Amino acid sequence: MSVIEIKNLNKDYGNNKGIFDISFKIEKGEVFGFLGPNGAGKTTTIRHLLGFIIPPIDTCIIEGLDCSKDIAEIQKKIGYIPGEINLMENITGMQFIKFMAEYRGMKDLGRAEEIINRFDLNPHGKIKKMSKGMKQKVGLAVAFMHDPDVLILDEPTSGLDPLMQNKFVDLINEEKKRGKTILMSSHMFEEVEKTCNRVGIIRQGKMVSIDDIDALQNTKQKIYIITFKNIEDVHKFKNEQFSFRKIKDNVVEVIIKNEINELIRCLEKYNLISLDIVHQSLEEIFMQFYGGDCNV
Ligand SMILES: Nc1ncnc2c1ncn2[C@@H]1O[C@H](COP(=O)(O)OP(=O)(O)OP(=O)(O)O)[C@@H](O)[C@H]1O
Repeated sequence: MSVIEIKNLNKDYGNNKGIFDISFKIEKGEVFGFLGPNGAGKTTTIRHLLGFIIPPIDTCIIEGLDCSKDIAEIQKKIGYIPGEINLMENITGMQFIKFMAEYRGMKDLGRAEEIINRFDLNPHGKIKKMSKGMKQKVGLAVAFMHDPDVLILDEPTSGLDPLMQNKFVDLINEEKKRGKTILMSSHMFEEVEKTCNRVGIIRQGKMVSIDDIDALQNTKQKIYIITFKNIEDVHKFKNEQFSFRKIKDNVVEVIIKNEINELIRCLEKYNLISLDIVHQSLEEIFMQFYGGDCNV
């Protein structure tokens, strides 16, 4: 049985807004990245899993619990970071952490302290005076403090600086090794690339793809930047059967998907100044996927 399962989930807000027929499963020990441009439907999907929006019976299941009925149990059990952290403003970070520990019936705050130290948080200030990043760290402590088997993280690194983002990547990879199951929405390609086994892409409320991260890596194209010695060669080379990304003066960018042999053989005929390679990032692959018209 999958740890998290969503079956044909819909939430229609009207005007083509909402989520439509969303289905995916996450297996034990898997880190599943949930990606999509702003307004695609990530948070709406996630909120159904936590029972903040009540799904129809039997459409959202976490560890055998039904997200339409077993809401209190799910909220206690799961480690959750909401997309917009809204903490009680008039208490300190530590008071909030203790409040959540009590709600979960926890006595030992060791794990919360570990997260606090790890992310260099001073939890003793009032939440209303904390920066976005500090509030996010309180959210991390609350999500991880009861050592949950399932974590649902809606943009967990939003507001964190690059050093803290790296610490977060390390934490997720440790939890993955310990067999935890994690659903994580993100706009950060690098953290997805470094942590996730699979990536689901949602666009305009519809799931457009679910792929292994390795498979996505393999679809990477390589761009070769060729600098020709003279412009006549460029004019001649333009007629060769390659895909060109850009041609400017004596510099030509060629897109190669598979073998480079054909390009090398062809280039023997020309006078070159240099040949450089640019590796496509996962981000570029996604932009290609989104059609380049979305702000991811
Ligand atoms: N309560 C609501 N009433 C009406 N429309 C809503 C409501 N909540 C969300 N929407 C709309 O549903 C769509 C999906 O929103 P959602 O917050 O799930 O997107 P998201 O993928 O999490 O975006 P982001 O990356 O910006 O956080 C958006 O068009 C949003 O405006």
